[in-house]
Amino acid sequence: MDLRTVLVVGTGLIGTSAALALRKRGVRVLLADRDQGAVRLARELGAGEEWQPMKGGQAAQASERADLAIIAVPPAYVASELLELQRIDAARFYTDVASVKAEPIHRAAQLGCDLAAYVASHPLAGREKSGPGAAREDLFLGRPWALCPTEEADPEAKAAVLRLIELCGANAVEVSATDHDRAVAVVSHAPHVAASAVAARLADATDVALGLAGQGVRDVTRIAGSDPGLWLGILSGNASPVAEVLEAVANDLADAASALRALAEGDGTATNEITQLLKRGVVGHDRIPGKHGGPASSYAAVQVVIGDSPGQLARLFQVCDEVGVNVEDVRLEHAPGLPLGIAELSVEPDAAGALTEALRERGWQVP
Ligand SMILES: NC(=O)C1=CN([C@@H]2O[C@H](COP(=O)(O)OP(=O)(O)OC[C@H]3O[C@@H](n4cnc5c(N)ncnc54)[C@H](O)[C@@H]3O)[C@@H](O)[C@H]2O)C=CC1
Ligand SMILES: O=C(O)C(=O)Cc1ccc(O)cc1
Repeated sequence: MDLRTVLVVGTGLIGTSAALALRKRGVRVLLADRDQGAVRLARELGAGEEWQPMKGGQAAQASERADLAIIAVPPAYVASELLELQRIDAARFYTDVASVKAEPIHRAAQLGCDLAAYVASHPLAGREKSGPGAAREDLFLGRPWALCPTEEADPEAKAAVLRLIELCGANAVEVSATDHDRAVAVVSHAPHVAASAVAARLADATDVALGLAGQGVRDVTRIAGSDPGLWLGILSGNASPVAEVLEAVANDLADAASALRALAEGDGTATNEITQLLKRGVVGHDRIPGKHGGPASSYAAVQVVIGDSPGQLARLFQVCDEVGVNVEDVRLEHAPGLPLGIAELSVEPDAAGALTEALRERGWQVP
C-alpha cells in the first residue's frame, strides 16, 4: 500500500513526530490542529504543509482526499474527530494514536463512523513533553506500535496503517483493543501513576534531600513530568484495568511498609518479605524486552570516571572506536557541583574486558 499523502490532525508531540518521520521518507504531509500556533510550529519544523480543509469554504467535501489520516488528539476527541473527517471525506483510510483503544472504537461505532476505513493504533513511544516543539523524527524507531483492527475493518485500511508503522521505523503488533488496554495498564498507565506518587513525595522534600538526588529518582519519576490534562484523559479511558494493577502495586507497597515497621521494632524475620519483593522486582525488570523489541538486553556496563571538561566524551568514544567496541547505550551520572562524573557504557559482555583494559592502559579510571 503506497502512502503518498497523509493528513495529520493534532500536530502535538505524536502527530508532529509521525509527520517528520513521514516527510523524511518522502511522503507529502498535510497538517491540521485546532490550535493554529501548533500547526505553524509543526510546519516551520519541516513536518509538512497546512491543510486547506474545504473547497471554496462552504463545500461539504475536503479539497483533496489524503490516503490516510492520522488522528493524534487526546483520547476523548478521537471519535468525534473521526466522524467530522469522514463527513467531509478527508481521507481514504483513518487511524488514531491514542493511548487507549477500546473506548474510542466504541464511541466511533456509537457515533456511526465508517469502521471499515478505520484501524485504531497506538505507538508505544513518547516523551514527558507535549507539543510540536518536543517532536522527534526518530521517536518511533524500533518501538512497538499496536494496531487493533475490528472485524469491520477493510484489509486495505489495515495495510495502510501497517505501511505508516513501517515508514515510521516502528514494529507493528496486532492485538485486540481489550487486550491492548489491559496490557498498557501494566506497562504504561499504572507505572505512570506510580511515578507520579513517588514524584509527589518530592513536592515538599527538603532542599538537602533534593540536593542528594541521583539518577535513580530521576529514572523512576521522569514520566511524572508529563501533561496532567492529557494523562487524566488516558487514565479515565482505561480506568478499570489501571485500577486493578494499582491495587496490586498498593498491596505490595503496604506489605513492604509493614515489614519495615516490624524490622524497625526488632523483628528480623521481616527481611524475608522485603527480599521477596525486591527479587520479584528483579524478575519483572529482566523481562522487559531490549531495544528493537528483541529479548531483554544483557549488555555489560563499563563505568568510567570522566572529568567535567570539554571533549572528555569524544575521547572516550575514540577509545571504543580504536578497540572496535560498539557502544549500545550510554548513561551519564553527574553529581551537581562536583568536577567528576561517571559515564556508563553498555557493551556486549564479550567486549567489556578488552574495553576496560584498553581504557585503563590509556589512563582512564575504570572502578
Ligand atoms: N505523550 C505521549 O508520550 C504519547 C501520547 N500518545 C497519544 O497521542 C495523542 C496525542 O498526544 P500528544 O501528542 O502527546 O499530545 P500534545 O498535547 O502534544 O498534542 C495534542 C494536540 O492535539 C490538539 N487537539 C486537541 N483536540 C483537538 C481536536 N479536537 N482537533 C484537532 N486538534 C486537537 C492540541 O491542540 C494539540 O496540539 C493522545 O491521544 C495520546 O494519548 C500516544 C503515545 C505516546
Ligand atoms: O516517555 C516515555 O518513555 C513513554 O513511554 C511515554 C508514553 C506515554 C504514553 C503512551 O501511550 C506511550 C508512551
